[in-house]
Amino acid sequence: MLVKFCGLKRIEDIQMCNKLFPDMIGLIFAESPRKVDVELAEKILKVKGNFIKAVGVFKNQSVFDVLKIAKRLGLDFVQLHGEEDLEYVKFLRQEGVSVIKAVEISSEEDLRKAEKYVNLVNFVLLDRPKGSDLDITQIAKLAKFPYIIAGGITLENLDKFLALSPVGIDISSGIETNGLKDYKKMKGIIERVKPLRNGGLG
Ligand SMILES: O=C(O)c1ccccc1NCC(=O)[C@H](O)[C@H](O)COP(=O)(O)O
Repeated sequence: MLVKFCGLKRIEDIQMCNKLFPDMIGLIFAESPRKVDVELAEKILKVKGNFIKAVGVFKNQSVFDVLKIAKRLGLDFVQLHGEEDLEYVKFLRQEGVSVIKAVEISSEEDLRKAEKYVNLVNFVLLDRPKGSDLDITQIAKLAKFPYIIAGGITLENLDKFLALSPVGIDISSGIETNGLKDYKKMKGIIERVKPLRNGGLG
C-alpha cells in the first residue's frame, strides 16, 4: 500500500514527511490555494529525503511546460488532473516522464475513461470531482484495474477506502487543520496503514 501526501507547500511540511516516510509527496503547480511556484518547489525539494518520491500535480497545462518543470526539478512523477488525452500522456512517457493520471469519477462511465490510461501510465488515480463530497468508493469498487484512490480520505473514513484494496491512497485536505498540513493527522494515517505497507516504490 503506497501512501501519497499531497498539497505540501512549506519547508516544515517536508520536514514532517521526512519523519513519517510517506512513499510520495505532491506539490501542486495547478491553480489552487496549495499552489507552489518552481522556485519554492526547488527549495522544498532540497529538504526532501531521497526515500520519498516527488510528484508534481498539473491540470490542463501546456505539455511543454509540464515537461520543462519535471526535468528542471527532477520530479519522479507528474500527476495530471485535467483533460489530458492519451497523446498528451504518450508524449510525456516518450520523454521519460513517469505519469499518474487522475480521473474524477462520478459514474461507472468514468471508470471506462480511466481504464484507457491503464497501459500507458505508471498509476491511475481515482478521485472525486473537485468541490463535491461524493463517496466514490461505491463506484471505485467496480473498477477492474489497479488504482490509487483519493477524494476526501481522513483517518475517520480511511477503512472504507482500504477495503477497496487500492494500490495506494492519496490524501490532502484530510491531513490539514485550518488549511495547513497537520503532523498529528499525517502520523495517524501512517500508523493506521503501517501493517498494509510493503516494499514501497524502492
Ligand atoms: O488540491 C488542490 O487544490 C488541487 C487543485 C488542482 C488539481 C489537483 C489538486 N489536488 C490534488 C490532490 O490533492 C489529491 O491528488 C487528491 O485530489 C486528494 O485531495 P483530497 O480530497 O483533499 O484529499
